[in-house]
Amino acid sequence: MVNKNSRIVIALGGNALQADPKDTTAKAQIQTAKDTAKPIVDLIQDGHEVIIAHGNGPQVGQIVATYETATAANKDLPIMPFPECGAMSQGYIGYHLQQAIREEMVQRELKKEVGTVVTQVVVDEKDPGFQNPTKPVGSFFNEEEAKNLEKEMGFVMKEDSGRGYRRVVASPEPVDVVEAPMVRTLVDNGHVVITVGGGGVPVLDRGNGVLEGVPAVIDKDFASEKVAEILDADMLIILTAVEKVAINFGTPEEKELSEITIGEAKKYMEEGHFAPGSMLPKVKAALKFVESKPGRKTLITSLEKAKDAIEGKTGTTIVN
Ligand SMILES: Nc1ncnc2c1ncn2[C@@H]1O[C@H](COP(=O)(O)OP(=O)(O)O)[C@@H](O)[C@H]1O
Ligand SMILES: NC(=O)OP(=O)(O)O
Repeated sequence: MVNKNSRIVIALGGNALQADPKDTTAKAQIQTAKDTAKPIVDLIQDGHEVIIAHGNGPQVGQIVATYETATAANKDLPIMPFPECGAMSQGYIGYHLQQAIREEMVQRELKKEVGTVVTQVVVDEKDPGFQNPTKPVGSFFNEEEAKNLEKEMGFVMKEDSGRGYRRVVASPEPVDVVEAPMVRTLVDNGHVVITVGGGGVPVLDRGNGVLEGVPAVIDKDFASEKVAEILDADMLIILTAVEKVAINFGTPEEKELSEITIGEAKKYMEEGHFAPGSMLPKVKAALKFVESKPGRKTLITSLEKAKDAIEGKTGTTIVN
């Protein structure tokens, strides 16, 4: 399934990193990071170069909500802007992952270093994503709670793949990864790097070295794809909450997909089988990566099944 000594970008879903949405304690999240570290370190042990990207939808939403509650209760507290909240989510999720991966590597006597690069990703001010919020962040709410939040907080709330209502924010596409040259140097020197956490902090390039953070959340599937292209990776692995991508998802006609070609993926996409804000960006990112150079492939599967999928036993592979 995975060719020998490959360069692999692994994208971890923000929801997948909060395995139990009802238990968002740091303790539970560290345990999920530890479970996540195992299949990642399997790949490192097998001689692959691994770059880790991750989502932050639930986490950044929770950080923002915490500040909003605090500032509502105490008007003297400053509002914490979205880009800073995104950077905080990169920091703490990166900390969990690097601790978990390091522990797993030490126990297997792998002599490697792992670290997080707080990453900025350039976006275009004219990106249509700024006009139409689509990216779900934060916790899940029922319909009534969602209506109250729309009224009281001015949030835009949307239903998310049959799991409940979530706040949605703007999600522009990544144009460039500011710290990519440094990530490349670290990877070329054998280090394990965690980058573009939460899709990276979205920034506008004002010229002359000036970068300005903007309130949005970049889709980590697109940011991971961008990093995979820049670093000339062989494979993009997207780990989420489902073992396989399906058509007719959530209906009695649901059918899981194993290996699909670019043509099949495009056809299913046009037929509307992949939900915007959840599976659609994964399939779009998979297609973009596979189309960017012959031989590249993308695997979409769950954290739990990652090992089996990497061995070719399950998951959905998109090939050229
Ligand atoms: N066609 C589909 N096949 C499989 N899952 C789908 C499909 N459409 C929507 N989904 C939903 O998308 C979810 C993955 O998206 P999301 O939770 O946003 O991912 P992430 O792990 O990146 O946070 C799945 O858990 C599933 O509920
Ligand atoms: N930033 C981002 O794509 O997060 P999720 O993976 O949580 O959706």
